[in-house]
Amino acid sequence: MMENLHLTAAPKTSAPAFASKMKGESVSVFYGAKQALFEVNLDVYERQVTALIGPSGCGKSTFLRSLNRMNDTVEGAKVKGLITLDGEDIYNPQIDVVELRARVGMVFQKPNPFPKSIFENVAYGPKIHGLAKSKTDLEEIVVTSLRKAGLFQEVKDRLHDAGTGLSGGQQQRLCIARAIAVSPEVILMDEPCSALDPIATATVEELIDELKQNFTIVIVTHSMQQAARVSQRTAMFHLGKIVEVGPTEKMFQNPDDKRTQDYITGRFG
Ligand SMILES: Nc1ncnc2c1ncn2[C@@H]1O[C@H](COP(=O)(O)OP(=O)(O)OP(=O)(O)O)[C@@H](O)[C@H]1O
Repeated sequence: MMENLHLTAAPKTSAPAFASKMKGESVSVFYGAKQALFEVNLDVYERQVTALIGPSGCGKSTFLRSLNRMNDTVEGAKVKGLITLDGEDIYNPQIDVVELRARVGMVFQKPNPFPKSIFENVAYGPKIHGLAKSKTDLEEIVVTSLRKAGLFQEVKDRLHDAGTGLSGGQQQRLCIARAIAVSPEVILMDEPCSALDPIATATVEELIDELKQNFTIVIVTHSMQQAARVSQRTAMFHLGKIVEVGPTEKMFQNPDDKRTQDYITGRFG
């Protein structure tokens, strides 16, 4: 009997190569009467960098912002469809949005440190989320986060100086340290290097590459070189839809869709 059972068991299916950390299914976003996204599907794989590319106004930032409900803060914005984090619907009314945004952090285009000290910028999140039990704990979180953001060596002697006094590239790494400090699982980056010079950009790109060991990253970028350098998977948006998604190498060397081909070779956008 046992033998029969064994023989009739379903054939083994190979496990997926990567686990989905976040998943968007049929995601549509409206700003009032205007529809910005049309039934978008995207899997965001754990501990990978996913790049969102496509011409201006195609909905990349809109999709990114729907992954941690930042669109909730936009008057008249409405999200339809399903977005999950570890299989859980993030638009479920039971979800605590503050906690969600700690799990799915965000780094913006323009570095936006608070008008406070470097230390306070990083300590703020852990303080409001009650992550530190003591002053020593808090100091450790701040130092570790600054180290992970590749900034500690540069600022260790001036932790109590204003964050806004740093260079643009340092400010962006401070914002990354601030995002890391609350131990997020996913970090969303909306054109994080567009305000930075090439040297600061290279530093932040190296950092993104390192961060993927511990975090899942989704990045919106207009730079094809950047998408090719930092991401493992790329999704091409066009007029509110994803027209192609796949391994970055394939997307750049041998895309299936003509619109991807045209966009990456600079023929439109
Ligand atoms: N707050 C808003 N209110 C109304 N319409 C908006 C708002 N934000 C974005 N849109 C519209 O939604 C569409 C998608 O915009 P989105 O910013 O997501 O595109 P994008 O691909 O990120 O563009 P870009 O590369 O220029 O940043 C555009 O038509 C834009 O005008």
